[in-house]
Amino acid sequence: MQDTLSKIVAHKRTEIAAAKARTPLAELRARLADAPPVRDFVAGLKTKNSVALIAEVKKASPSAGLIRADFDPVAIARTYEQGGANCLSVLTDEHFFQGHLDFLVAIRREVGIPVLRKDFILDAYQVLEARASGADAVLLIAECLPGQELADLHAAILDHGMTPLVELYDAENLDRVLALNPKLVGVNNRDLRTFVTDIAHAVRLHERVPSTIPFVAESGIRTAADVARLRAAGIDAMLVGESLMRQPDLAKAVGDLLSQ
Ligand SMILES: O=C(O)c1ccccc1NCC(=O)[C@H](O)[C@H](O)COP(=O)(O)O
Repeated sequence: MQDTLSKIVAHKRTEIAAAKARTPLAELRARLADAPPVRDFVAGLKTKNSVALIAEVKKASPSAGLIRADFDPVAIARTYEQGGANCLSVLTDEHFFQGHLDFLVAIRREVGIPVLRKDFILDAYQVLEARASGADAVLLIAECLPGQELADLHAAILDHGMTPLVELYDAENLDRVLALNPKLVGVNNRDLRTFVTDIAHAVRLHERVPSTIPFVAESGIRTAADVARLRAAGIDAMLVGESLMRQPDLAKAVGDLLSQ
């Protein structure tokens, strides 16, 4: 049976072809002039919180289904910022996460902190889309980008002045991620093929990443005790979506996580 990540990637390729037909490259390039200037995502992580927080705007997911029915992306983003989040992650995938590029555009306009485009990036066209929509950083998932594809997209993101957050799950991808001389590395605690999350996964791989590279633990982070565990391991930042989005009082939920 085809795993979920492969299904997402296959579907994404059809979406990219449709987007290219709808908005030709030249038109997209012209929109770059109207994009807001890039904010420094890595600098955004270097502030007050012991483990910096990248708070994710996430309506639904393949593993959880609908997470938050009462979903106003801009209001959520503002609350995250007011609560003390360092940076934001905005899911722009429509089919599997009920996200939208328009959410990124609107959120970036309304907040003062850097914003990551969280999607399945397979093509330089999407990097351009991200910048034209105001993104300051773009996620790259090593498991989706074999061979030279990872390095090419990494270079494209840097060329547009944005920060690539290079994510991996499989330990065997670590060497090729480190070979990029990355500005920011993330380890996903969720096996994107089975959906099982385990915080120990990021803690283990963090030991193999040079301390000069800011490190993000992603997924499955729910409690202050989880944050304490990341802090004890010396992990710089965490990316948290579902556990925040499930809370009725988002501001309190952010405060509780950051109280560690
Ligand atoms: O979240 C999923 O179900 C998922 C399934 C398949 C591919 C990716 C998926 N999630 C993307 C993420 O990495 C998370 O949105 C992010 O790290 C936040 O995780 P969480 O705090 O567990 O929502």
